Amino acid sequence: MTRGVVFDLDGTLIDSLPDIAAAANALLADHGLDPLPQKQIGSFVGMGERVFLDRLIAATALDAADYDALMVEFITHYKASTGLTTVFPRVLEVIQALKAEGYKLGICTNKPGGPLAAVLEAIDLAKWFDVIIAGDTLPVRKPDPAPLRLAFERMEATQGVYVGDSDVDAETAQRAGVAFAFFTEGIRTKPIEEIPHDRAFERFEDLPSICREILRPL
Ligand SMILES: O=C(O)COP(=O)(O)O
Ligand SMILES: [Mg+2]
Repeated sequence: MTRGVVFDLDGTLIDSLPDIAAAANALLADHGLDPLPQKQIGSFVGMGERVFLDRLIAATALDAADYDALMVEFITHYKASTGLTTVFPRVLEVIQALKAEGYKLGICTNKPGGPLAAVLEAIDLAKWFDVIIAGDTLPVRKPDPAPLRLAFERMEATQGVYVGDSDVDAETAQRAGVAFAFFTEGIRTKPIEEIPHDRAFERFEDLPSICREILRPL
């Protein structure tokens, strides 16, 4: 029996919204536009870079006709914006505790591969994980369950939990048939009670016991 815990990244393991906001505001500045507040930019996060850019364009005077060039510019800023990102408190201890308990560990994020590699390198996080699935690893992304299923398959897990911070993560877990542990302190735009979950937590030190309780056969 192999037990696996897969984590979302942005707003779950890492507090990356300051860097995502910095990248978006650098793009706006390039086009002579005023910055947006970080909270508003947080409401664009969760479904990958295309939805993010669509929402940014809709909220500003960026010109949708330049979509492809804007995406290239945004990704360039996004890859360079890693200095403000921190790992949430106690994440590293908990990851090591779960590993010591014999869990396989994975990441399943909608962040695209380029910015993902850049931030993982900056905070030296990749070394703890058996599998890392980016937003562009497959042609489909969360809330499609395929990326999450792939993470558990690659770990050869027979029991699993997904840990995330958003309604997109909750839907992904539900569609993959995996238990969902909901970190409530991330980039959340909906009330906790509107996001279906098996267990919610606000402190990472509570996660190991939650995982033991809610593991679901895959
Ligand atoms: O890049 C996004 O839109 C969100 O990333 P996440 O899936 O790690 O929260
Ligand atoms: Mg997230």
